Amino acid sequence: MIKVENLSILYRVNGREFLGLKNFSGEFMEGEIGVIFGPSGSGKTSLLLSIGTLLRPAEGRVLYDGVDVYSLLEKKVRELRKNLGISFQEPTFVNVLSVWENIELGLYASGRLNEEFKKRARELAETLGIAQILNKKPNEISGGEARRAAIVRALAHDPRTILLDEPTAYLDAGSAEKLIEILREERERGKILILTTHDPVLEKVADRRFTLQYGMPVGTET
Ligand SMILES: Nc1ncnc2c1ncn2[C@@H]1O[C@H](COP(=O)(O)OP(=O)(O)OP(=O)(O)O)[C@@H](O)[C@H]1O
Repeated sequence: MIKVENLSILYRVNGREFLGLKNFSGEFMEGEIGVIFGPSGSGKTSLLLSIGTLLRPAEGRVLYDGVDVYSLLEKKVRELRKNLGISFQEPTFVNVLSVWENIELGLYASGRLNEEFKKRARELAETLGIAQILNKKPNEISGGEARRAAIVRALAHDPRTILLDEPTAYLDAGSAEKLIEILREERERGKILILTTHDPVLEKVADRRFTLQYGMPVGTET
């Protein structure tokens, strides 16, 4: 279980402070899809980064099975990250490698670069309709293909926790449906899934809904 307690995030730019998120609390359980809704700039990405061990909050805690990730030693955090799958709004790839090699790099980082997980990655790529672009370089694919490749990379090592930032943005309706099928399967397999979105299509898969408005939580519904 992931528990977020009174999380506030501040950004400091040229000596000025900007509020990314104010006082968010919520719980995310195994076998559930938690969806964080909210308009642009409301703090969804900030919250997801912080849950993903990548952005230290100004206040509050992120607890994985009761352990505050921001109190852990770097070595322990690296271990924990092997069981996290994250895809960002603007995916980044190593441009000199092919899309497939980028996916393999993700498997390598989690210690799972073997036939079993490569097969899983290939199947995910086929389901999401990007099998034919895997040998291309990241700068030779479309924005929607890049999104789907980033999602394959996030899921390939079969992580326990899956964090996807705006996963359906720029996807056509067919690809979004395929993705939803995958998310449902992962839920069945007991994963903790946390998505951010403003896409109403994800309403139907949400077991828990959180709504942010200008950095503030305005509603939680299970
Ligand atoms: N690196 C940064 N430096 C300063 N302020 C930032 C930074 N990143 C985000 N912010 C601010 O924090 C607030 C929340 O941003 P965040 O990206 O978390 O929102 P979001 O809900 O994910 O938006 P979107 O849907 O447009 O991606 C915004 O006011 C934004 O301007």
